[in-house]
Amino acid sequence: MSGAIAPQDTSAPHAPLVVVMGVSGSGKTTIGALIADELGVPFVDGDALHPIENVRRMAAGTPLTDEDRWPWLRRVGEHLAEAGTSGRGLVVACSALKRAYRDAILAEAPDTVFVHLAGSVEVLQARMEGRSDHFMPAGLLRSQLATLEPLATDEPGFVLDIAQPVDDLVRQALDGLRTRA
Ligand SMILES: Nc1ncnc2c1ncn2[C@@H]1O[C@H](COP(=O)(O)OP(=O)(O)OP(=O)(O)O)[C@@H](O)[C@H]1O
Ligand SMILES: O=C(O)[C@H](O)[C@@H](O)[C@H](O)[C@H](O)CO
Repeated sequence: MSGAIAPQDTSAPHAPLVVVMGVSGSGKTTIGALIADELGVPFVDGDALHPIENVRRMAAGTPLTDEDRWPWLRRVGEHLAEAGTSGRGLVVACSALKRAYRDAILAEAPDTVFVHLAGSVEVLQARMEGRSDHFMPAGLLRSQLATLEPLATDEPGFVLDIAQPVDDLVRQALDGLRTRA
């Protein structure tokens, strides 16, 4: 026994900061809530952080602009930053369609990991049409896909195929997050 004392781990407790991203209908809310439950951290649906005017625009079939989204993205970033500082951790469902949006979130909360739920237009259309209790019209899917800049390999996170069952996606997400912890 060398008698040496192992250095004390003075790092902050690991607080996972996760954004489950993707176009409307990709499963952000469904998968995000289950990931949060498995991780034992709070979950926030990004839709709840939109100004009511944004929700009204989307419900009326009007795509959001960058200008519409910046105040909303700032609130997402603030929630993540606070969750990181407190050590509580957080999972947010947030479309984060453009790289500039994800960079703005990272500027507030640099340790954020993005889980991009990606799928074909056919699967997405079917998922949106299969919902009855949501304000987002399936007619906006085309504009969502036109705006989407897929998560790039130099961004923190990974991409999952939404054609898989929910349980498989949750397991893959947890595995992916563990390798980045
Ligand atoms: N892997 C899956 N397999 C089958 N159905 C799924 C899967 N993931 C989500 N769904 C279903 O697809 C629909 C869309 O999911 P959800 O509302 O979570 O997407 P979302 O990305 O949060 O959408 P929005 O951004 O419009 O709120 C829901 O009816 C949900 O139950
Ligand atoms: O950036 C956006 O255009 C919106 O956030 C959509 O992508 C969401 O899916 C919408 O909130 C419906 O849920």
